[in-house]
Amino acid sequence: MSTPIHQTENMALPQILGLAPVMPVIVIEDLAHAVPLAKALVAGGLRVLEVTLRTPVAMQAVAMIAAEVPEAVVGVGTLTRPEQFAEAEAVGAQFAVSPGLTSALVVASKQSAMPLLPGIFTPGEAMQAFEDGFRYLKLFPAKQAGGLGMLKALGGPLPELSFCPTGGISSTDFRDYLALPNVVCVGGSWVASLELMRAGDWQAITQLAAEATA
Ligand SMILES: O=C(O)C(=O)C[C@H](O)[C@H](O)COP(=O)(O)O
Repeated sequence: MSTPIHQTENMALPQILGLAPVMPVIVIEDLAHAVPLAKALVAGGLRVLEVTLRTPVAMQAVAMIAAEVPEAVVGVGTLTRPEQFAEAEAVGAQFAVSPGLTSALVVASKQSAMPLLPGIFTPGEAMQAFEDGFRYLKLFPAKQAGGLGMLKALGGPLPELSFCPTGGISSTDFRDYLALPNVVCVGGSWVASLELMRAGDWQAITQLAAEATA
């Protein structure tokens, strides 16, 4: 992996998550989409981008966005293996998101300068993540975990925790999530749909991003 051309100082997770109400969950199938997509989202006001490590070009996409779209704060999603911390850092990722938390990821996260937003699904997992030192968690998949009701219920016994619910959230209900006191931002793929990327309709993506920030 090459050294990133664009290297910023590490931002803390609360600072990153506070930059925008919606974190686009991005699946890059064509590397040529990476930079125009990032520019379109940033133009609409969404600066914090999660590029999922679900496609072969994902790491390269992160590198290109980090190098060519300095306004973007780009992180990796779908981080499931400890060695991915170093790979992601090497290409300029500023944060990582995992669908769940394992003991190997806890160890790797503590050895990395790149902050991790770990996924949880149950109160027990949230308590374990708290014990492991995490205060900001991704409720995943948020809708299947109980959505708004689950977040309200978690807020009672676990007031120290803040969430970025992700999974099954859409343009019609994301504001309901953002209205909860323990929600810092929401993640979702609706602002970076594959259909719009395939069509090269960057303007429509900017419009969706702008609506999400309004
Ligand atoms: O790959 C990962 O680790 C993820 O982050 C999964 C995403 O959270 C969901 O794919 C969100 O997708 P939507 O429900 O379409 O908004």
